[in-house]
Amino acid sequence: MASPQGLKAPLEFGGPLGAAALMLLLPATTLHLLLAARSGPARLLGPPARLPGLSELWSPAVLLLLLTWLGLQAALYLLPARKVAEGLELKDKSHLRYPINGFQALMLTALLVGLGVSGGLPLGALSEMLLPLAFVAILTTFIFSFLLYMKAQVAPTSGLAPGGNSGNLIYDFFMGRELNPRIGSFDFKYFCELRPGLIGWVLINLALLIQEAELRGSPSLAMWLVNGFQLLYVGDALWYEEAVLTTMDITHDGFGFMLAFGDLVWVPFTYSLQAQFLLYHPQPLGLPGALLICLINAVGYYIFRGANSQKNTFRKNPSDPSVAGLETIPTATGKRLLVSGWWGMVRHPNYLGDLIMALAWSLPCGVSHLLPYFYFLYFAALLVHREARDELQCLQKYGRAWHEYCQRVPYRIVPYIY
Ligand SMILES: NC(=O)C1=CN([C@@H]2O[C@H](COP(=O)(O)OP(=O)(O)OC[C@H]3O[C@@H](n4cnc5c(N)ncnc54)[C@H](OP(=O)(O)O)[C@@H]3O)[C@@H](O)[C@H]2O)C=CC1
Ligand SMILES: CC(C)CCC[C@@H](C)[C@H]1CC=C2C3=C(CC[C@@]21C)[C@@]1(C)CC[C@H](O)C[C@@H]1CC3
Repeated sequence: MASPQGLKAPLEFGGPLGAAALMLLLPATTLHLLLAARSGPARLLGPPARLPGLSELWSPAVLLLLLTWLGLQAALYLLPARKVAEGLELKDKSHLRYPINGFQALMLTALLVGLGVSGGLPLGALSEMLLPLAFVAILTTFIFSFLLYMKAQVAPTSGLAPGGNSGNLIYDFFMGRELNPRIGSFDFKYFCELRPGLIGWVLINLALLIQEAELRGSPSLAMWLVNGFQLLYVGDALWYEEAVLTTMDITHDGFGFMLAFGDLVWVPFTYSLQAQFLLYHPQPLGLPGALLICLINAVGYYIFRGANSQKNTFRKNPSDPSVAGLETIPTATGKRLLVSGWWGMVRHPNYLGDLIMALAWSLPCGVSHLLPYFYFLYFAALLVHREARDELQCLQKYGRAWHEYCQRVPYRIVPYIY
C-alpha cells in the first residue's frame, strides 16, 4: 500500500519490527503481571510460577461481561452532556465537537454499581475473573484495531494521522491510521481514552477491596489508600475531561492498536496492580506511615493539578487574573510559552506531580516486593519517552522560542536532576 502524500513521518517505536514486538510483549506482560500478583513469590522478573490453561483464559460469559461493560459506557457517553466542547483545528480547518459528560458517566456507573451491590451483586467475584477478562479484552482489542484499520481505508486523506501511514501494514496497524475515527458523532478514540478503561480501573480496585473485606473481615488500610488515591486520579481526569482534547493522543496520534490496547487493557489491568498485589499479599501499615504516604500523594496531586490548571487557564484566557502576571515567551504562532510559575520550574511539572503520585500508590504495598513498583517504573519510562515526543513537536511548532524556553528552563521533569 502506498503511503498517502504528505504523511511521511519518521518511524517511532523501532519501526515495524518494534511494533510487532510490542504487540506480543504488551499482552504477554499484562498476563504475566496478573499471574505474578496472584502467585506466592510475586516476582516481577523471571518466569511466572505456573502457566494458565486455555480453559482459565477463555470464557464466553466473561466476553459477554466485557461487551456489556463497553455497551453500558457507550450508552452513558451518548446521554445529554452538560457541555459540548470543540477540539483543536483540524487539517481541513474544521473543529470536531465532543460531549463533556465523563464525570457524569462515573457518577451514574457508581450509582448503578451501588444499586447492584445493595441488591446482592457479588462485585468481589470480579477479582477472580481478572485473568479471563484481560484475555478477552486483549482479543477484543486486536479485532477492534483491525476494524479501525479497515475503516481508515475509506477515510479521507485529511482525516489520517501523520504517524500511522507509513505504508507498512504492521506499523500502521500498531500506530493507528485514522486520527479521529467516528461513526456519526461517536468518537472512538475520545470514548476509549477516558471511559471504559479508567472507570473500569476503579471498579476493579473496588472489587478487590470488597473481596479483601470478605476474606479478612475488613479492607486493610493499605487497600483503602490505594483505592482512595486512584479514585481521586480517575475522578480528576474525568472532571477535567476537556483537557484531554489538547493531548497528543487526541491531536496527533492515530487510533490503532497502541492506544486501543493502552486504553482498554493496559490501564484497567496493570494500573490496578497494587490493589491486586494487596489482596494476595496483605501488608501491615501503621497510621504514621499512612499519613506520610497521604502527604506524598497530596504533594504530587498539588503539583500535578496546579501545573495542569495553570497551563489550561493560560491557553484558554491568558488575561485571567490567576495567570496574567506570569512571565511568557512569545512565539511566531501567536501563542506564548509560560516561563514562570509551575512551567518555569521544569518543562513538564505535571509529569513530576504525576510521578510523585505514582510513588505514593506503590508505597502502601511495602518494600518487600518489586512488583507493586511496576507502575512507577513503567510510568517513569513512558513519561521520559512522551516528553521527548512532545518536545520534538514543540520544537517543530515554536522553533527558536522553544530553544529559548529550554535555555531558560533547563530541567525537563525533576529540578536539578533531569
Ligand atoms: N497516567 C498515565 O498513564 C498518563 C498520564 N498523563 C498525564 O496527562 C496529562 C497530560 O499530559 P500530556 O498530554 O503529555 O501533555 P501536557 O499536558 O504536558 O501538554 C504538553 C503541551 O503543553 C504545551 N506547553 C508545553 N510547555 C508549555 C509552556 N511552558 N507554556 C505553555 N504551554 C506549554 C504544549 O502544547 P501547546 O503549546 O500546543 O498548547 C505542549 O505540547 C499530564 O498531567 C500527564 O502527567 C499522560 C500520559 C499517561
Ligand atoms: C500500550 C503502551 C504501554 C502505552 C499506553 C499508553 C496509555 C496507557 C496512555 C497514553 C496516554 C494516556 C493518558 C491517560 C491514561 C493513560 C494513557 C491512555 C490519562 C487519561 C490519565 C489521567 C490524566 O489525567 C490524563 C491522561 C491523558 C493521557
